[in-house]
Amino acid sequence: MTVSMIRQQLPRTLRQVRTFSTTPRQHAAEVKRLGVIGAGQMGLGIALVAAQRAQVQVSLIDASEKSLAKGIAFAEKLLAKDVSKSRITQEQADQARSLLSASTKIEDLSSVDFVIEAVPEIPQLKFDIFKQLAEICPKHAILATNTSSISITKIAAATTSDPTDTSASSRVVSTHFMNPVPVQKGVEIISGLQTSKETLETAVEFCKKMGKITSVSADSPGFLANRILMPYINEAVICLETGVGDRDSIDAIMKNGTNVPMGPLQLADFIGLDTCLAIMKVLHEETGDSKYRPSVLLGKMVDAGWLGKKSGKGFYDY
Ligand SMILES: NC(=O)c1ccc[n+]([C@@H]2O[C@H](COP(=O)([O-])OP(=O)(O)OC[C@H]3O[C@@H](n4cnc5c(N)ncnc54)[C@H](O)[C@@H]3O)[C@@H](O)[C@H]2O)c1
Repeated sequence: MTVSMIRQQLPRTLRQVRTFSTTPRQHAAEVKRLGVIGAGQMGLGIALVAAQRAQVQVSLIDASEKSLAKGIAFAEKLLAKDVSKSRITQEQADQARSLLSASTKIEDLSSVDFVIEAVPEIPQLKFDIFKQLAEICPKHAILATNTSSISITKIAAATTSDPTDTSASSRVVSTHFMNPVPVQKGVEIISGLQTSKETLETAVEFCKKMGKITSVSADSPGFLANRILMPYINEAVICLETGVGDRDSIDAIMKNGTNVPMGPLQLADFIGLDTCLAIMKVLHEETGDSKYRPSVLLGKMVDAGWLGKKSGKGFYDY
């Protein structure tokens, strides 16, 4: 996809406002080292697919030793499963594993060409990380976020205290992978107001190198995927809390009636109820539209620590 095609896909108002500042062009083929921050369900998947498909060195960073150990063990399990099903050879699995390294120090990203942040959906956490990345990473590095809903423009703005200096903010973009990353082909690429066309192009190319199919969208609350998906999930939770239907009926009618692999409540468990709630809050607060009000039950479940599959309990028990 060319930049002019990408620009044509942006809504008219955004095209008018955008300046598309420029940064030195770095082709995806020149991306040899990737940093991934957050070894949770998304970060681990991104790291593994990058090692397997794009065959780049991957430094996986997490604040928690435990998450890193769990993530690496899970990556090894997925590779072993691929070998046992003859999807890849043992040699390919060993090659991918050898490209993965783990660390708790963000400073270890000082020589990466591209970094993808996948820490929890907490705005201040992401702002702090991008401020650090602007200082730590090389001046050519693309700084990407996997955020589900937080404004890319705001994340980019956090890289500098001088808004006229776009040397780092022009390299910020979103590569919004879908869950589970090794399985889902789609990636939504979102640019903030500061994102340069070179950054956008490199992000699109790199995701293609990872074997993904890209969609381009504008920095608007929820972007495309979650603007459409989350109100659907939220409405299913409201149907449950107001007694329109029970859990199994809600999931069964959507699963069997719309030809999707799982119903909305099971999907919410799979995504993480904290993530779903965080996205609904962004949609609600940033649009001011009451149609995005998060379900009360969703908030209560997060209060109880019932976050879905990752915590062992959500709408279902795991
Ligand atoms: N879960 C989904 O289905 C999904 C889909 C698309 C995008 N996302 C987005 O991806 C991001 C990550 O989501 P997830 O589901 O993988 O979360 P997760 O909770 O599974 O993993 C987050 C990881 O980040 C680590 N972490 C926390 N603070 C950190 C810090 N300061 N430095 C380094 N690591 C830190 C945690 O230890 C954890 O391992 C979020 O922005 C989320 O909205 C999630």
